[in-house]
Amino acid sequence: MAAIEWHDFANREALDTLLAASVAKTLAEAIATRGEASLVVSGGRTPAGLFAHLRQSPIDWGKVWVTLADERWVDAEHADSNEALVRQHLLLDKAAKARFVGLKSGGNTPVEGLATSTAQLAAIPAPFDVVILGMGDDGHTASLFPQAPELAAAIDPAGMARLAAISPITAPHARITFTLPALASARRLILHMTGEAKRDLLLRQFSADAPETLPIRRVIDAAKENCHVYWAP
Ligand SMILES: O=C1O[C@H](COP(=O)(O)O)[C@@H](O)[C@H](O)[C@H]1O
Repeated sequence: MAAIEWHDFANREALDTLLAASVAKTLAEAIATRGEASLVVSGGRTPAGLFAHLRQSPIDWGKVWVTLADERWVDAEHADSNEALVRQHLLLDKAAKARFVGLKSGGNTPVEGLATSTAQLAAIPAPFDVVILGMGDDGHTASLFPQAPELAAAIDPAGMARLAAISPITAPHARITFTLPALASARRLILHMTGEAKRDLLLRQFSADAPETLPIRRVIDAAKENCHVYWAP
């Protein structure tokens, strides 16, 4: 079973600076080895500062594929769109040359769009070189939400699907998300999180008296390589 490697920082600026450098190094190594690289990023509130550093990294962004760990089923212009976040904060400066593939496709619901979204990802090299996950206060990661009716299938380590449609009970918007097998097979799996509440929630997941096993722990347990947790208060 994969383990956690912790990287603690005094503040978020230090975290974002060092994490961006580490991700850029891994992407450059992947390009040198395989001619191209794949990067999966998360949405939400946490990654904007990281993206501001990462987009300045002097790597060959034209050889980097970028996609999302998950997406809310809203238009790309919507304030809650993870694609909008990536376009506004990552795909600029040096990273403007990256090849981005979003998860939202046609169809009124993620269920309707699932086949098209899966097909549009076909060009991206897998297993992914770098997957950067976030974690919600409820232990969800990507859009693998506790209590969602589709969760069990989406976190099945033997599942064959790369993407799943999710109807969260505890958060707005229908979602599309990479499944546990697609995320956990990453060559470098990173959990980027801030704040003491999230740190304590994650640590409790690995204590003997954890009340339930949350999606984030399921992904870490299934990871092919150790999961690198990058954390700051
Ligand atoms: O809904 C989502 O939440 C998680 C965590 O977001 P944060 O705002 O607590 O950083 C995020 O990783 C995921 O991509 C997003 O869709």
